[in-house]
Amino acid sequence: MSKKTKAVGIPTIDLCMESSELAEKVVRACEEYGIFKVVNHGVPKKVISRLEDEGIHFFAKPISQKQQAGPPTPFGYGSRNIGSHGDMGHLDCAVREYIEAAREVACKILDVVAEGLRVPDKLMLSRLIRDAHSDSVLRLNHYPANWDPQASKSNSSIGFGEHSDPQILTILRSNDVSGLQICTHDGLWIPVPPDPNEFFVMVGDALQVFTNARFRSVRHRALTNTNSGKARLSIMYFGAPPLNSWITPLPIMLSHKHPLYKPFTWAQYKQAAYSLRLRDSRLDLFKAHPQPHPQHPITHLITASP
Ligand SMILES: O=C(O)CCC(=O)C(=O)O
Ligand SMILES: [Fe+2]
Repeated sequence: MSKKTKAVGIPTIDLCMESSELAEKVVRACEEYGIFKVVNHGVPKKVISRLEDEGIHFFAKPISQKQQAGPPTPFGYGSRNIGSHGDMGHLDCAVREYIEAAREVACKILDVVAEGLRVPDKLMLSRLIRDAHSDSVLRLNHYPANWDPQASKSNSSIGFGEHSDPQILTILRSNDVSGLQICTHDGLWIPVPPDPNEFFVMVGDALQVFTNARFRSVRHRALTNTNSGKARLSIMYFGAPPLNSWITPLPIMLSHKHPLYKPFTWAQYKQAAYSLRLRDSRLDLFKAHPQPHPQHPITHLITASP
């Protein structure tokens, strides 16, 4: 059964439930919220805790050392290359097993989505992120304990600004420190209570396009960590297709509808994303029928005539 997490309303979905019920629940959660929590995901606790421990160890290093771990753009040193110094062997191993586990969760969800949407080729979506050239990424974010917004230059309580994830699907996990918020369809920001043992699944922009906007990517942000004496560590697996893949509404989503988006490649989308600000809605650039600017009503012209 899918039950609502009381304080928030975000659905919790048991991945072990019977497949047609699961498909229905997942599709509904993707339509209504663009985010849900999965339980019974089958990922061993050890896989999660090993990467978490390595992440904590990494972020505790001096900045100069962390900066050596990866290019500062576009992802900064929290990205794929983390830990290229010191205990690289360990970290590589922890990263690899975590990525495999998160990819399996993402693929399972995408197969369930395909079933729920009656896509004839059930593996079509998961194949994109299983592809050897998949552009998927793992990111670890670290929010220091007892952050004082006033002491920081920005004086902002927003740690990671409002955005939707551009990829197909995000598998997010954090330790037990809160901070993540999502924006509902009514524009309300609500906190997502952390659950270190489970994963949150978020619909990304590419899945919005594949479903011709039947699913909408969830807008979310993370607050700075002002109230906790413990650092917040979040781990995101972003499931993405290969760079040359076409992102376009699936034929099954077009039986009674026009395509809302022009076809584009994942490489083109990424390029557009980097040219805009984080919060901008990049999908607007790829809309099939841009809305014309509102015109003045013609009656004004008529009343003005002699
Ligand atoms: O750190 C978090 O909880 C969210 C981060 C996020 O949204 C992202 O990295 O895309
Ligand atoms: Fe995000």
